[in-house]
Amino acid sequence: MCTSIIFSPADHYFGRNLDLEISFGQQVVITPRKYEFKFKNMPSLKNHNAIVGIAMVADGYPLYFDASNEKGLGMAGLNYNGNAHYFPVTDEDKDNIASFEFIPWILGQCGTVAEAKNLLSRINITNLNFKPEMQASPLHWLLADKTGASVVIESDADGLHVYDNPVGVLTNNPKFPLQLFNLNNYSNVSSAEPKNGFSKDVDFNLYSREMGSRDLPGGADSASRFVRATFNKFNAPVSDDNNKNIDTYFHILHSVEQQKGVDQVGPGKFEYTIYSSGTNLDTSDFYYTTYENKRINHIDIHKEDLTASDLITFPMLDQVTINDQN
Ligand SMILES: C[C@H](CCC(=O)NCCS(=O)(=O)O)[C@H]1CC[C@H]2[C@@H]3[C@H](O)C[C@@H]4C[C@H](O)CC[C@]4(C)[C@H]3C[C@H](O)[C@]12C
Repeated sequence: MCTSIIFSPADHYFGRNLDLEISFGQQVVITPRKYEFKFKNMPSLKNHNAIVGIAMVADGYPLYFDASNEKGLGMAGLNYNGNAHYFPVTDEDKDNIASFEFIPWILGQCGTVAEAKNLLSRINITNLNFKPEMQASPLHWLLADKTGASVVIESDADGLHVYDNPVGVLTNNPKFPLQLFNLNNYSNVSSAEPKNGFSKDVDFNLYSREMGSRDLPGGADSASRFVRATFNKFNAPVSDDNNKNIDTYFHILHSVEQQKGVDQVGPGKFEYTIYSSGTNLDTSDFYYTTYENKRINHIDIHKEDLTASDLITFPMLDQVTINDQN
């Protein structure tokens, strides 16, 4: 399972947890402005916004899982199994974009969610594979910008849906409107100690602190993570200090992370949180943690030549790090 959020305490932080049982050899990839993005059915982008995020590079092409651009727009693809429906290439007046081209197409050209909505109104997400041995993944996407706005994009059997996202969170199935509706079941959850609304004739013993959040769902299933990430995000402390805010951002994502061994997906196979990524959309600073390395790693894209034409890659630092104090 996966979770993506935008957290806006002062600056705006966007990214995701990537939860799966296998790795794809992903790395941090900066696509500079003059890398030529080729598309199966659209003219290539020869000069575009610089992009940073997590991708698998295949045949020299950055297959982004999640990314953001230098203008402060971020986008993440999350599994949407059984619901995602991609279409054949149409001759109509549409932009035919394969699902694996979607992130470069939007982030390469747009700076805001509002600008992206224009492109989205013309898009047909096609069912083409990157290559025969790499089938298209069934995804839906969270798109967010540095105003704090976000939308969810779902390509269903009945066409493309672009939903405004009032909570800035996305997980996996079911469809986004149902995830949002399900929040109605949790209006009683509170960061405060509960008041007795049950009956004045019953004495309640608040035997534990934290009784207000007792009804938060604790599972790793996507409906539970949606509620928990949303609650934790809206009740998180805010600061003027970027380091404190990025630390809080990772606390929110780590509150819905998956430990190895807990969620079995096949014989001897368990899903776990492989990495958590985050970009400060106001500065384009990129951060990540991995399952093994909980230290926050930082990449400053402005130290790189963003006018270049070759991809710039960084291996993910995934060794357990312990600070020896004596
Ligand atoms: C599996 C990843 C999503 C994580 C997630 O939502 N997990 C929940 C799993 S589940 O619901 O519980 O089954 C997705 C996110 C981005 C995907 C990758 C990107 O779309 C880029 C390419 C696209 C190619 O078509 C397939 C390989 C691939 C490299 C994809 C592999 C895989 O499907 C990724 C890595």
